[in-house]
Amino acid sequence: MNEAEAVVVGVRVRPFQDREIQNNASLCISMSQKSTSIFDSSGKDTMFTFDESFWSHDGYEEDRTGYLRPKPGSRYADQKYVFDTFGKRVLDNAWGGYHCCLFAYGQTGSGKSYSMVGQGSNKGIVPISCEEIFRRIADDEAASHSYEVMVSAIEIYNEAVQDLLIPVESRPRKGFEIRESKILGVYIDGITKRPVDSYKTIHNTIEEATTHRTVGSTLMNATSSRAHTVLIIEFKTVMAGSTRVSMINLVDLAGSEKVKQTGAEGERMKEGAMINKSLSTLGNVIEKLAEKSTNPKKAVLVPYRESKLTRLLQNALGGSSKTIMICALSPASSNYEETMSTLRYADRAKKIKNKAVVNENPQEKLMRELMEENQKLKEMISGLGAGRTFDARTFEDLGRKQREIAEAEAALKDMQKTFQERLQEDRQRQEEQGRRRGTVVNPMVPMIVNLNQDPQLQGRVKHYFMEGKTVIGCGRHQEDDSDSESGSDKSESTSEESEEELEPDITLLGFGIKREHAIVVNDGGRCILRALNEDAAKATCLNGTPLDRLLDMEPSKCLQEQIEGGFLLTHSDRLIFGPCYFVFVDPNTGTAEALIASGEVDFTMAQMEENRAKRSATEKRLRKSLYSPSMILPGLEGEDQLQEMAKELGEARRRLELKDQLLVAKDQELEELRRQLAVLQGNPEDQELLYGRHEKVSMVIDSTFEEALAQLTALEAMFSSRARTSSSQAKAGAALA
Ligand SMILES: Nc1ncnc2c1ncn2[C@@H]1O[C@H](COP(=O)(O)OP(=O)(O)OP(=O)(O)O)[C@@H](O)[C@H]1O
Repeated sequence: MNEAEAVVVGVRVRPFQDREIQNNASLCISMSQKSTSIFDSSGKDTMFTFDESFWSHDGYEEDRTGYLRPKPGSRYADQKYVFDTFGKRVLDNAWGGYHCCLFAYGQTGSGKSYSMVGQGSNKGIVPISCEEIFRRIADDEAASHSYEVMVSAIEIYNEAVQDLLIPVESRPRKGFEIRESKILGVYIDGITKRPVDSYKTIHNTIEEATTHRTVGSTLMNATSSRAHTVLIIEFKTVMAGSTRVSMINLVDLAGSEKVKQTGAEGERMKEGAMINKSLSTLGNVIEKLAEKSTNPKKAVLVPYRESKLTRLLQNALGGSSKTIMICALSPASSNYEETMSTLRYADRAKKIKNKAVVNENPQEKLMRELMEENQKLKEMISGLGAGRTFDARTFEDLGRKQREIAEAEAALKDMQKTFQERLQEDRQRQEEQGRRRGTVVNPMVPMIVNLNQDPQLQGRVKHYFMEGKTVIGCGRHQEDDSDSESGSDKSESTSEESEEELEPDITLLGFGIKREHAIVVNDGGRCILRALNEDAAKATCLNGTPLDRLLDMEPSKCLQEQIEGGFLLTHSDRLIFGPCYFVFVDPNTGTAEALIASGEVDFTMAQMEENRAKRSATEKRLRKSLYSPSMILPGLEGEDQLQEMAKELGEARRRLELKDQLLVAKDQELEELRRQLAVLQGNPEDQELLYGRHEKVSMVIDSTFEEALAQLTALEAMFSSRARTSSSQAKAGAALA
């Protein structure tokens, strides 16, 4: 039996962010070799010792490519150093046939994703590891070994596990099931495993996962920091006469939400609670495992089952995996509490001990276990035949065993596929997908590019408009949202062919998106957008204004060029379909990347534009009725009545004008917040705060507007009732006369 080995724990402190510098933030962390100290406001320090303390706070300079390297003689831990210290260790373990896991833990904005994924030329552990895997494989080609690599990518959001390698529209609503069987251990049922044979294919697979994550987050209206993401690399070494398999789990945990600080409510609060549930269960699991390792004789119950995350990482945390944890720290004393809690977390984690084992010949092992289990099953059944009495529990066991055997048989069948067969299947899948979606990666084709609240996810999804027609809609998905309620026609389409017909070229999901929602006709590079029905026209906005309203406008007043019931799209036009925000890119005018980088168009701006347009339509109607002479109702008679009415009208106008002034001021405030948000790109924590303020200002605008609306509607009702009374009085008077 192998010796128990402690979880390897490192902490890394990031530089101050611009806003922290502006606020004269003070540093509360110091590091000396492997120890890290944290200082409270009175200057009292608490010291911790870890396997590594990475100082990435200062002492760096930017090279020509934007890479942050240490200044000569400085102790700055750059991305390469962190990879060489921790990332390499993961790969060495995988090469040795051990399961391994690397976690990034820390509060929102502390630098987890920077260490795991990186930014620009400062690549993180995930991309460097992927490059390194294929570099090592190439170096080893002469040897008698061969290697097979498969990748899965998952996300855990609101306690649902989603497969990031399938399109969002194919996701099961409640996510994928995590199952546990005696033979197969803990696994996610039905998750995609993509064979990859080069850095390029693994890179493309990760990009695809990020794109799906983006689409998903748009629908959930969430930023990337609210989900846990796990990249699972199954790494197999095939040697003469034996094979070794290692599962590498690279985990970027969600940041713990500071609910009070961001003022999260409703869904966001639930979301925060869910993340905190996963993280706090992770904390409890770490605590219990540390207790168990310190006192092996004590019976300790580890609550793995209390969250999806801990269930999934059960093996990595308390099993046979070699595990590394990197805890990201904010240097600012304003984050003292959170940083202290991260350090305590890290301190507890280093007490956990695992017994890693080499995973040799998994196929043979599975076959052996299957035979054993089959034998047990036979014995149970023959016991049944021999007339022995069985209680309900035994029947339950029998059923479970049969299920487990069936699952293991399916897994064995899957294992028996050769790697070449898998690659071939995957190529076919890609070709098929390309055909169905008409996906092209041609920079000269007009396209729409997604806008997202999270700058990391902005500009990631591109939909192209090929020459001819492109239909946009939700197809046969999400029918409960709209179409099905009003008598779905989907039930009639049973044949594969008719389902195929229903598939739009661009599938968008979300409230308000119709099965066949809109069409874009590309006629020699000129793209014309048209809604396909009335409801879709209401739920589609061009530069903030719904298409139904644009259609009703007099052509001279409409800023959009109308062509046969459709609208000509021009570079940087904002398009909103239900909850999905995009910007149109005309390749003859500019590229998507340049447009997004210019900051000229972003999610907040598109959202503000939409809100403003919504308001202005109603405002116009009310203003017209309030200020028009027809408001001095014809049936009114007598000096007194007229004077009273004029007074009431005057007051109503004044109230409206005050509200109007407030709205203008708040709009300016919003514009300023948007400008600040654009400057703060890549600074999630500050953005969270600003978004919070942004939401509040938007709420004030909405409620002010609602109030004005209510006042005016009441006034209108009062006038018309008075008009009715005075005209009936007039009629009665005339009759009497
Ligand atoms: N070691 C580092 N060197 C330079 N900049 C860093 C470093 N670590 C983090 N940063 C910067 O700090 C900011 C926050 O980092 P990052 O996005 O990785 O945080 P996070 O913990 O992943 O946040 P979230 O939980 O919201 O996803 C980013 O702008 C990043 O560029």
